[in-house]
Amino acid sequence: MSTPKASPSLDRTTAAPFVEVLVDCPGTDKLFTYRVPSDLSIQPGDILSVPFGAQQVGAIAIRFLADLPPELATTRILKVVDVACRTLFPPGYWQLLEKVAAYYHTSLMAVIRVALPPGLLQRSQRRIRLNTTLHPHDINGLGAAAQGILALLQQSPSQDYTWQYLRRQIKKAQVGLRELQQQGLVESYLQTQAPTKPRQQQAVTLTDPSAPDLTVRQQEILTLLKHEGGELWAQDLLRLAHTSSTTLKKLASKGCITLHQQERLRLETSPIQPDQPRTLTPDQAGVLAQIHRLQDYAEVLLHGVTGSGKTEVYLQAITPVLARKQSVIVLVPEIGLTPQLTDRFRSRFGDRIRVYHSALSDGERYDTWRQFLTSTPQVVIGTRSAIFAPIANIGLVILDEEHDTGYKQDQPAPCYHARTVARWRAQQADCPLILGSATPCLESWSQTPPANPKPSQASIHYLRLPRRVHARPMPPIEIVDMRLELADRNHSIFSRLLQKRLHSLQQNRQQGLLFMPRRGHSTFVSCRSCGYVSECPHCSVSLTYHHSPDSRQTLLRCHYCNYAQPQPEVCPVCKSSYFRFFGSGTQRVMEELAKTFPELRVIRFDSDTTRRKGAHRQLLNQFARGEADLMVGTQMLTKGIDLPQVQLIGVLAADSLLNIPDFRASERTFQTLLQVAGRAGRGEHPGQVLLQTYAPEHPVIQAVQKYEMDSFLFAELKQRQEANYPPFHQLILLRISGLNEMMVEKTALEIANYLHAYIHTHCYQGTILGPAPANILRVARRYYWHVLIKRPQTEMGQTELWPFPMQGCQRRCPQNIRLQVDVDPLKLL
Ligand SMILES: Nc1ncnc2c1ncn2[C@@H]1O[C@H](COP(=O)(O)OP(=O)(O)OP(=O)(O)O)[C@@H](O)[C@H]1O
Ligand SMILES: [Zn+2]
Ligand SMILES: [Zn+2]
Repeated sequence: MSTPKASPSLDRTTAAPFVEVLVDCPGTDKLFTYRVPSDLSIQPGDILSVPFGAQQVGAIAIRFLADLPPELATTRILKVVDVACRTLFPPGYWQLLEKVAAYYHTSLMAVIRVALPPGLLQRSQRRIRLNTTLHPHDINGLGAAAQGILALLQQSPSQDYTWQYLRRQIKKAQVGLRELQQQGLVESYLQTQAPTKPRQQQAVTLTDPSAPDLTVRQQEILTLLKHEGGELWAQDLLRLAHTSSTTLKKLASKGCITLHQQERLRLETSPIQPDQPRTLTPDQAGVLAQIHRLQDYAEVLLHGVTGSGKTEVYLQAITPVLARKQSVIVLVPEIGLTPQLTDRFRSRFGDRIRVYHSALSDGERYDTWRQFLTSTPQVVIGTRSAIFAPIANIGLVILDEEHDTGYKQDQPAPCYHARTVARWRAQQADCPLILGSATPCLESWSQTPPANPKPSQASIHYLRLPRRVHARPMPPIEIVDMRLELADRNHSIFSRLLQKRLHSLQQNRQQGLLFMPRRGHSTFVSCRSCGYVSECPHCSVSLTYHHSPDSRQTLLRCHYCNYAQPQPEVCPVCKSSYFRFFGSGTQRVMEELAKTFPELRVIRFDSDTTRRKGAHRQLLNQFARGEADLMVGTQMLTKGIDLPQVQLIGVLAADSLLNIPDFRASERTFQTLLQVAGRAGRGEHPGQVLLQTYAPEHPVIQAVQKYEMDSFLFAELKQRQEANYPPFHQLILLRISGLNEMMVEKTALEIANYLHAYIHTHCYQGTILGPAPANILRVARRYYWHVLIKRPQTEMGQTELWPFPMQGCQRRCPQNIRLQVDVDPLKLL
């Protein structure tokens, strides 16, 4: 199953006369074209020095042009001055970005914007250093400029200067440098330097612990400092030694320590207890042995039930990779998940962990990037864009919770799926890719031997952890028929059984989770007399009910564009006073809980309460410390929470998941319910799950209750085949949008007609669906129409797919209409 190793293709070295570069200034969103001097060889990813305005700036070589495009034909094209650095990005990195752009039918620039933090080069400094110790004969025959540069470099203690400095000191420095580089005497490189405002902090270094006439107290402080390795942040030393800065200054004046400002990298850190590898269960050991046996590129689906110890398998799979001095990328779907998981990784691997996700500040992101570019073996943990981390020498890629839709970017372009990119990255690095999940998605599972009539055709190894660690039972799932509750005049959102369980929760000193499928999913405001529903005037979605604690007023808010209005007292149509919010969001649940169970201590865990930085961690910690009995939340609750004391899980309305208009609704519901159920009974006590629904006979609910994984997946796969859905057909969604409704509709129709004709003329198999207005027709004043393409693929990605005519579609788009292509879309609404 191995593929040839992707080599840094030397044939890509330019002989072409022009190169397109990315000039790394804020706000530049296009590539600039330069002429390549004949004596300079350039490869994609090289950092170039180019003239830009009055300056010389750093730029990344992206691709080569044999001819100038017509619009540039009459402009004067400037020359690349030099190659500043050849090794900033790992080999093959730019081919990867180009592959993403090609597969997802988007511009390379859009891909670069996801992959690179802005201003990377701007904050980097070009430096020149001496390569070797010089022999006098080296200098013979060199020009004056070259000799001048050499002389300066030799004087410098580090034999190294910034290029800017050398240029100021030496006339015609450029000529001299070129000469020296050709002789291999000096080297140009890029130093990613401290950001403009580095975070400086006072540090203390032990210099002389044995100075005379020290007090006992002073000696204690020095001893402590010595024990800590001789260097500490001043604030840490003050805290540890219970001392004052006056004392430290006194010690400094005696020459025992030095106090100095030092940059503190803005990496996410928290105090962590180191931990040791656990003794594996036989299941884990078996799986790990098979992973260790893999060499080269191979794909593995690690299908382990919730609580089966997948994370420990990842950790122990990583250890030998780091020992081989290779790096690892670990992807997780959401930041909400990362605190606990990253803590576990940090405990094991310490400062070799780099956390990278979109919630980092620009400074943190940049600092993490600087670390990527060093050659130390490291473990990058991050959300989907971390798959683009430019680390070299990757030995393993892991996607945890591979079924999670958070791996797909819907907006803006590129609409990439991190699993797809991870596959390419692993192929390129020729290393294994591990996909882990308790509820694998059909796309992955369908490629494993169990799903294939001919196992020889399966392209993904299948490893299973069928049991929880310590043989803990899976929590039993009870179904509560909410129709019976209503018939018995229980109008509460809590069934009687759930009420009973909630009552005993606190008495038994246990904790529980209440799961509401989605924030604001059914919190719309409607009139019980006439059925009127409040809608957003811009977005054609219902407004949701929000009660802000600091104002008396109740607001109705649009989840798409944030439009808000006060809630009317009576129905605007029939003036009835039965005009209320309907259904339950987390907020409504909180209110009901406060009314019915005033003694229960409750934490709300959803996108409203976790918006602030660090809030995820804080709320989870609070809950873990037992400062609440119950946590109420949305999808976030289903993910990765590993707390032994969680005993009760309540699912309030399984139905709103089942009824999402999407062909994957069953699969999604199945995954979500099993994931949330999996949070229970992870400790000594077996858990219990209560699932409230108005459709207890639904096959998905039935399968969930019995934990019937394989039969559910087979049935689902069969339906997909019959209806020509993925993984048998590939979908491409075209989103056509604009401000003028008529124009959008007309364009969508033209594109659909064109595509019909296109597949007909070429006799291609497949279907063109639509055009149809998007489910939510209007978002922030733009109208959306969709065209959906289905084209057959027998084994995922193995059949030759017919080419999607991007340009033909684009040509049918007037200027003010936007066409967005979503390949393998997950959201079809
Ligand atoms: N070999 C082991 N011995 C003892 N405890 C273990 C072992 N492996 C894992 N555990 C513990 O079991 C619990 C569940 O493990 P883990 O979180 O890795 O499961 P998981 O398969 O990732 O579950 P989920 O898919 O639900 O997130 C954790 O608390 C973990 O520390
Ligand atoms: Zn009404
Ligand atoms: Zn709106």
